[in-house]
Amino acid sequence: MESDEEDNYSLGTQQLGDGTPSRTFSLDNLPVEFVAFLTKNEIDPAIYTVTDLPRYVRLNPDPHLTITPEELERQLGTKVEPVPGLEAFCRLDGQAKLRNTQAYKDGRIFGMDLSSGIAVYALDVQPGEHVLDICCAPGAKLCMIAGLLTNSGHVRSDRSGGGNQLQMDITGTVTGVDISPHRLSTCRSLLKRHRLQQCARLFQADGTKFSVMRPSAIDTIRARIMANPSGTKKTAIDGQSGSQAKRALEDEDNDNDGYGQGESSQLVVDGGQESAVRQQFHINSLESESTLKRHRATFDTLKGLVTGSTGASALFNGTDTNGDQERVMPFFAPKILRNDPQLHTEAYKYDKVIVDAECTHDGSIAHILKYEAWGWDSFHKNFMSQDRLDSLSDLQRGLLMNGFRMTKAGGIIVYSTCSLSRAQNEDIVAWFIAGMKGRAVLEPLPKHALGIQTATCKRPCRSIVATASGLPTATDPSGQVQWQGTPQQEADMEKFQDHIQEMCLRYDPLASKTSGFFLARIRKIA
Ligand SMILES: C[S@@+](CC[C@H](N)C(=O)[O-])C[C@H]1O[C@@H](n2cnc3c(N)ncnc32)[C@H](O)[C@@H]1O
Repeated sequence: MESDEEDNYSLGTQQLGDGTPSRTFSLDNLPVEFVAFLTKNEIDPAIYTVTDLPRYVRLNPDPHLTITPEELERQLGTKVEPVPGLEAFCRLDGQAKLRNTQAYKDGRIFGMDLSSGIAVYALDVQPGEHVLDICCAPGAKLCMIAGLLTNSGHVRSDRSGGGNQLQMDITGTVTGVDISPHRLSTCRSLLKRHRLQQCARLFQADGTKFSVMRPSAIDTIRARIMANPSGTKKTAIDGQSGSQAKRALEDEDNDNDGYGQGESSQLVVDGGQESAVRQQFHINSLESESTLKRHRATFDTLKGLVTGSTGASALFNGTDTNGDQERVMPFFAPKILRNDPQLHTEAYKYDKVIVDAECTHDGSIAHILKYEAWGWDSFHKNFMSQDRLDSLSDLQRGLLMNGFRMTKAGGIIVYSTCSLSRAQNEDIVAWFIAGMKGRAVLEPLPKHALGIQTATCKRPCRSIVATASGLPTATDPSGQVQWQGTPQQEADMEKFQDHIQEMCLRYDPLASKTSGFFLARIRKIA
């Protein structure tokens, strides 16, 4: 089976069957345990029988890498329809093969399901914003975010200059976090393949605890270099010279740490000025004492540029933190982001956060086909036991809570999964909104996705909402939490459940002609 960018990792290089599988199953082939899982989670097994599921591609927004639907249709030899209202996406025949087309090889198209694209649109990413992507790998959404972040939609290759220079057109950044190094490697390759690496950094970390704020030095460095590209005069920014900012970016000539392979070492800031800044940051564990000292000095300079002083102590979530706290080494970062001082203050929380949580993947036919082809053992091991499902819900709650913590007041958090199980979706969101008591509210999606038919939502579990709201609950003899409120509380609960149902979105293969997907868009109030 040919896989999309977002399925790349999970399907690996192995082919399913002879490479032209049916994309659906006979329900008779599903193991009874899996059918029981679907029944318990109110997932309709009929979603796996869909026969006319299209596939989708996202068109590259880079003005140098555009392609018309007509040309793509010619290359694919199959019908290509732009999705109304979401024209960056085109719908293709489910069996269309992307990999051999020139458009795919040139990076003009990305294989990505429409539902995943809608999750990114729900963030409403604007140039200049700083986005955190928790559970980012293998990186389909991260690459789309990186593309949306820059003025031109892309950090683009300057073909007209004849060379291989990258024009740095960055006005915002995306920070990706994932626990899996293998998956992060795929993510790094995708970023590089699509030349999006200049505005993205990746961390290998537990998303429930990750606490590196958005890059704090980039705006200052950029403003300083723009104000005084030759680096000779004092600038009006804070009386320090532009060359200090440039020096803060200068380092030894060799970039041999593996971070920057394939990158041009010469970056042009803001199109063609004489400010070719050699951004030669690098750190690795084998560095000499003197290199480490130099990094320390660089770090202090950058911190000074941003805070106006060194060693500033700052407030984070009401706690006094030490401005000198340890920096976390990125798994990957371009040179301009690599030595960011990682200031730990409220001011550097993220504008937007997506939590595309680990889940049972039951909405994704590609994933379920994988189990069908490779055996259901791993599905049983990972997802069938109640303990495992409970710990998955704990993980999802932890990821969402941390995403909230890392978002600035007024910012947006998108919570999504590719499961259709209520326990991993509406229950998590209802628990979160009830527990936040007004500090977070659900928001409708921006207009982008209005044309796509959604699937029916399931009502959240009442006892979960009651528990999060602090309402009295009791345990029945089987150990299940039960809740029975006063008539007024019952009425309020009904209203709350309706609200969750109305605001959370589900896509499924039958209703939406997309992969199964859940998403909620949350606004942080305070
Ligand atoms: C649904 S996939 C994410 C897909 C990705 N957002 C994309 O668009 O390509 C879930 C990811 O969560 C990661 N993950 C699982 N537990 C995690 C944790 N505690 N912290 C961070 N990432 C985690 C997995 O490694 C996996 O890559």
